[in-house]
This record gives sequence, structure tokens and C-alpha cells, in this order.
Amino acid sequence: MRIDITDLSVEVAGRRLVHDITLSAGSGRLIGLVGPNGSGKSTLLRCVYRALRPAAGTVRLDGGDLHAMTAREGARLLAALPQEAGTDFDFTAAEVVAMGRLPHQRGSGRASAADTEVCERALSRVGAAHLAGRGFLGLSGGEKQRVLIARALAQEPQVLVLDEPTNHLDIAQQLEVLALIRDGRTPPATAAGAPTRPESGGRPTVLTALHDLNLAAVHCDELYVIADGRIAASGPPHDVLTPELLAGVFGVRAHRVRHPESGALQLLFDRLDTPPSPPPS
Ligand SMILES: Nc1ncnc2c1ncn2[C@@H]1O[C@H](COP(=O)(O)OP(=O)(O)OP(=O)(O)O)[C@@H](O)[C@H]1O
Repeated sequence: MRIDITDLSVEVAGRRLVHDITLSAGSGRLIGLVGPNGSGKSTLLRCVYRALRPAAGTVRLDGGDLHAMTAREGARLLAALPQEAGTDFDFTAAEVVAMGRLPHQRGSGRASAADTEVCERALSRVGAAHLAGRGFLGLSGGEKQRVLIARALAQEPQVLVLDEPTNHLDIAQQLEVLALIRDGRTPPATAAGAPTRPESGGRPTVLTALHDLNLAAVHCDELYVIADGRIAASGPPHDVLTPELLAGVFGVRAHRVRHPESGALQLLFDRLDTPPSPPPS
């Protein structure tokens, strides 16, 4: 399912935080939002997953206006993992994941055997089947994050909106979760650094905020750089993550290198005001 965001502006408490964003994602594409703290990524995503209404502009899914749909219609198409998601009540992990099935249930709202199977499969896919009976509030940050990703997968969405999905995860889990979000496997990287990706094959279209620019470079098909609530650059990671852009938007000195095995683009960072250090003798 394609997403088309057109001239979208978002206001919170009378202040315009996101200005005139136009962004398109073809079906099955993985689109990354990157940008400094406070640049407006979460505010933009909150509007895309309907926690906020647009002040202007539209979000369309295969041409249908998302904000004109009922909550149930929207939730059947789009699942979200907000930045500080969770619950104040001590549901078990399995119960939290089961909430992802609610948009698909009619009448009594009882989970069917098929719903239960979808939930179990989602927990297994994120390596959290063993957490099913545990109270959510007693889980570690990384365990909670995996359960919440399983809840989003259990919703069987056509569009996934993720705000920092690798928050709280150790490095192995970060790599695993991003591979899972892509398509359940680690993508091969081309010599140019851009991962190759077959046509969508039913995978959801993903819009995700990421802080780790190296993860974004390797896993995303396209990046949108957000600065001061506006798009500063967009395109394939290799074209977007230039030293000039990174200096201007993030205030860092970046060096582009190749991964010694895959050839993928990797970035090394220094503070802008740090003079280049001589190589070790
Ligand atoms: N409810 C709110 N009331 C007032 N200001 C807000 C509110 N929500 C966000 N802001 C402000 O809007 C700006 C953008 O915030 P947002 O959370 O969208 O940025 P972000 O790019 O997601 O940041 P981070 O990378 O730190 O998560 C910030 O200056 C923030 O303080």
C-alpha cells in the first residue's frame, strides 16, 4: 500500500511544529526519517498514525484520506509503534500483543483461534515467545520494545509507522529488529551501499524514525532528513548522507567509509570543532 503525504503541516498547542511536508512511499518501501532531536520527526509521525490531526495537508493510503477514515478502518490498514508506547496496567505480554487484533474483531470482540495464532507467531518473530505469560510492566526496556513490535505485527497492517523502534535494544537486537522490519531477513548490500530489495511481496510499507544514521543508511530504501520541522533533503541514503548535509543539519564532521565486507556505506563522526587527528603511526 502506498503512502502519500502532501503539504502536511502539524500544530501543537497553537504552535506549528511541522511545515509543508510532502513525502511518498511506494508499496513495500522502507522510508527512514532522520534529523536532530526536536526537529519534528515524532510530531510528523504522530499525525500519520492519527494521534494528531493535520493543520493543513493530507495523508493518503492508496489514495484514501487517512484522517477521513473511522478509527477501526484506519487501524486495519496502519499500525504504529509510538516512542513511549506501553500501558499503565500490568497486562501480560500475550495480552498486550492481542490488543493488535482488536481492529479485526467484530461482535463480541473475542479472540478467535486464528487471532491467537497470529499473536503467537508475532511474538515468536521478535524472539519473545518466552515472555508471553510475563507481566508487561516487569519487562526490561528491550523486552517491552519487542512485545510492542509484536503487537504492531499482530495487527497485520499494510503500513507500519515506527518511532525509534530500536530504542532500548542492544546492538544484536537492533540489527535483528531492523532486518525483521525489512522483510524477515538481512538484506544484501550492493557495492554502492544501497540494499537491494525485491518488489514488496505483501510486506508492509514502513515509515520509521531512526537516530542511528548507519542503521538508516543500510536498511532504508529512502531517507527524509527533517530539520526545524521541514524536509532538508530526501532520496537514497547514499545520496542524502553527505558530509555537507551532516555538517549543516547535525553539526558533525562525517567521514564516509565502506564496510570492509559488504561495501555498504558507513559513517564515522567527529565533532565539527575537533581538528582532524593524524593517523596512528
Ligand atoms: N505537546 C507538545 N507541546 C509543546 N511542544 C511540543 C509538544 N510536542 C513536541 N513539542 C516540541 O516540538 C518540537 C518537535 O518535537 P518532536 O518530538 O516532534 O521532535 P523529534 O524530532 O521527534 O525529537 P527527538 O529526536 O528528540 O525524539 C520540539 O521542540 C518539542 O519540544
